Amino acid sequence: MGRTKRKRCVVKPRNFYLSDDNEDSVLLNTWLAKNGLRRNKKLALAVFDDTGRGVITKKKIKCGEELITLPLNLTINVSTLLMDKAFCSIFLDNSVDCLREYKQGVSFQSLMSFYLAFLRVLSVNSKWHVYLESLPKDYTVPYFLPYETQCNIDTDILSIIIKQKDTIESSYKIFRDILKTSSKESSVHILKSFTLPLYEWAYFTVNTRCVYMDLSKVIDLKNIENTILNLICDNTKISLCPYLDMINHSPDARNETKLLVSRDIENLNIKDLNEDLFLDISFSIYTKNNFDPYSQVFICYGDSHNLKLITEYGFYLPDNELDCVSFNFDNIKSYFTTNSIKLSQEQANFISNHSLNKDLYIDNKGLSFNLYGLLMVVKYYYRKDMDVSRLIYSAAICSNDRNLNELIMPLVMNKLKEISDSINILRSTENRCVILDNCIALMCQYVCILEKFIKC
Ligand SMILES: C[S@@+](CC[C@H](N)C(=O)[O-])C[C@H]1O[C@@H](n2cnc3c(N)ncnc32)[C@H](O)[C@@H]1O
Repeated sequence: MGRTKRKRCVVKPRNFYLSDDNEDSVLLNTWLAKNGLRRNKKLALAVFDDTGRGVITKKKIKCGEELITLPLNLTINVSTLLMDKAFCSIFLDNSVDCLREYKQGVSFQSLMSFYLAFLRVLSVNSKWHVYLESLPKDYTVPYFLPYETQCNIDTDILSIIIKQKDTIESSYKIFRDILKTSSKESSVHILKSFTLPLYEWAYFTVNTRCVYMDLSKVIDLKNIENTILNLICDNTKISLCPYLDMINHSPDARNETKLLVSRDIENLNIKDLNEDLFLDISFSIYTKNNFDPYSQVFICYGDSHNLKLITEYGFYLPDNELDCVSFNFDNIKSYFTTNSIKLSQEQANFISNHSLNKDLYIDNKGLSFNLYGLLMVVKYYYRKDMDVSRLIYSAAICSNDRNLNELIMPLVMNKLKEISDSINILRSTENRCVILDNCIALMCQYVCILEKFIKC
């Protein structure tokens, strides 16, 4: 081509393919339209190289535009469970007084997960069948890593897995026990199909896809006598929203949700709930971003470091400024003991009274406020020329005190070595998978943070 003023057309390779025409999407979209979903016409489902399935816009979207509106009865929320007589009767028609025996015994997330598992067993006989079929079949959270691999992953990741296992296994046992004593004939069939893998799938479906929805103004959730809400120990402010839950996360996205009540519905008694009422209530999400044509539409799931994104959602974001390496107070204490640094009772009291035994970490900016404060107490508490409590809370706080950094350096170097050694072992693991790669990526991020701290 000769020299010409014509601009060369640079064709960017597409990093996605549209999936609205595939059979599953057609089924889902038809079902959603029939059930009253209103979505911005520019949106379509797509599969992206980097984030997997998500939502794309075919035309420019401007800040303030509505993305999706769902009538309340197209979402799975607390009222869905309460209105499902067959589900509630598992607990209420039971030889055991479940509401008392298991009072506040499970979280609402666990109850929702049991409900999803229950719906899954109903299969085509459930109103939600098409939606359930559109959900991922498995999840990429470290919970599902084989035991041998878990042994070598970072302790912070591991302790979250242990907590998840504990919650899942204890609530699974409760629901199985309830099914066993249920007087309903259909519970026998549900019990047979209610396996741990099914419950784990349901648990992580809820974990990765629920959005915050507060229905406390619409429904009276305080008067819960004789309802299954006696079983829960927390609040009910989560909900599954079809299609909205196809939107992936970006930390730069900003959005807002609104509950729109079109007639006088307020503080409904649980026993008066019915599906028709909810035709007059809808849940909308608006974006506060601009999106170019044929770009992915994102929402923000909340400010999250990679430890949370990996363990709760199953993905990793590079260059996440929120990442940090945490240090356990007991480990710091035993490190001091082995290095003959003894804390007096007075120092110990000061530390616990000022909560300097929590939130101890190093991030890209250096020591966390509390770790800095803790080290100040250890190093300067008895110095006559220093007022530690004033120093900690004064504006002149300087987290780059070399003396303080030195105090903790061997512990940091030890942690760096531990993580680096584990990375080497994990890298040589035969069965590499996305989950393991995410864990390794996070551990490498930890190495970078600690190396930066050591060099400073
Ligand atoms: C609410 S769903 C979003 C839709 C989901 N991608 C799907 O196929 O159904 C949340 C899940 O999407 C994936 N995800 C969300 N944001 C992501 C991102 N920025 N990068 C990679 N995966 C992401 C994760 O698997 C997460 O658990």
